[in-house]
Amino acid sequence: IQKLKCSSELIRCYQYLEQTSRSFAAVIQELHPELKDVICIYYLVLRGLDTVEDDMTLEIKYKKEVLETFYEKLYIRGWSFADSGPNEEDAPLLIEFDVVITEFLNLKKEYQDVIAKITREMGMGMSKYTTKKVNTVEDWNEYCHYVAGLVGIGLSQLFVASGLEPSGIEKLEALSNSMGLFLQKTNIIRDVFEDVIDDRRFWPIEVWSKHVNLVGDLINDKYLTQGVNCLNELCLNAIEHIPDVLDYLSQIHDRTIFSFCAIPQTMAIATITLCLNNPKVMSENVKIRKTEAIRVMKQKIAPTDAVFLKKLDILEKNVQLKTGPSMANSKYEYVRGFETFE
Ligand SMILES: CC(C)(C)CN1C(=O)[C@@H](CC(=O)N[C@@H](CC(=O)O)C(=O)O)O[C@H](c2cccc3ccccc23)c2cc(Cl)ccc21
Repeated sequence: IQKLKCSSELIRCYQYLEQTSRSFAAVIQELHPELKDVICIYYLVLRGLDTVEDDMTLEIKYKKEVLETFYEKLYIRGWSFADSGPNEEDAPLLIEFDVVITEFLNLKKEYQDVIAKITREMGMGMSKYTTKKVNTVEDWNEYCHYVAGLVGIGLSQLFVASGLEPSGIEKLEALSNSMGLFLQKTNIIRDVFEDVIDDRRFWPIEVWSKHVNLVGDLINDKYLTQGVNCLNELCLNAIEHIPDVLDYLSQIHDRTIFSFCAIPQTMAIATITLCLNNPKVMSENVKIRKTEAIRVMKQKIAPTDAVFLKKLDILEKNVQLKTGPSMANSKYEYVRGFETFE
């Protein structure tokens, strides 16, 4: 059996991964052994940065400094951050961030360089938008580039660095960026009700101010028609990224990387389909079912090339199996299922 090099810190990292997003944690754990730990650490670093960005209790000047220098902390053994507000969901991750740093410094230097570079650029962008509003659609694209597009650009570089994907993929920065923009725009559109209640502003002002006078009117049922018209305008903007998403996915060779990339995109396609022209979005947080998501991908997108459709068939079986009663068997089935991939 391959000697399991699993330090206590690495086990702790996977525990945090499970806590932060259970379903996505399962997808990360199915990744090829060469990438699994790299992406786990990458995800936790980004989660740490996101926790600082989301924290409205931090004094602005201090918050900007933490965001802009976060990438340097990756090289300071023992560093952690205990200034998060009490309600910050992932504050414990930052309190134990020294564990993430220990494992980050165990990664190959090439992986460390990619993660540190993305973290630096993302921190700069988040700092900029701490004191700048999302006014135009261009601002919306720039903000989403910083918080999600960069994640995709980093992932493509990590896939190539692992040797599992040919070196073409990291040259497709625009496609990698679109992968992130589609996920982030879909989340922002779906979460509008919660965000307006929490006094968070992610819908571009230039767009909603064509439909209502005050952002609060978006979730006021008196202006439901205007709200839904604004919703549709943003949904169509997000949907414009789907051809790039399909183009990127069609160029992935490794079956575990395909699954890692395709599952969140499939959920997002089902989510945007559910949001389009749906008044419920203006009064609650609408949610999709996983298997429904993959059916949507197969039917609505109906990709021409048979290989892609076959990939989706295997994906559908695996997602169904994963939600089956006993994880153990479905896990085995999951691996077997991919044997027929070639
Ligand atoms: C903001 C975001 C979209 C980048 C967050 N993001 C994702 O949304 C996760 C999915 C996720 O976390 N889903 C949650 C639900 C949710 O939180 O909405 C779940 O529980 O299923 O996927 C993305 C992600 C996965 C695969 C390829 C990507 C390419 C470009 C950009 C992001 C890509 C992600 C990959 C990494 Cl490494 C880090 C973060 C993310």
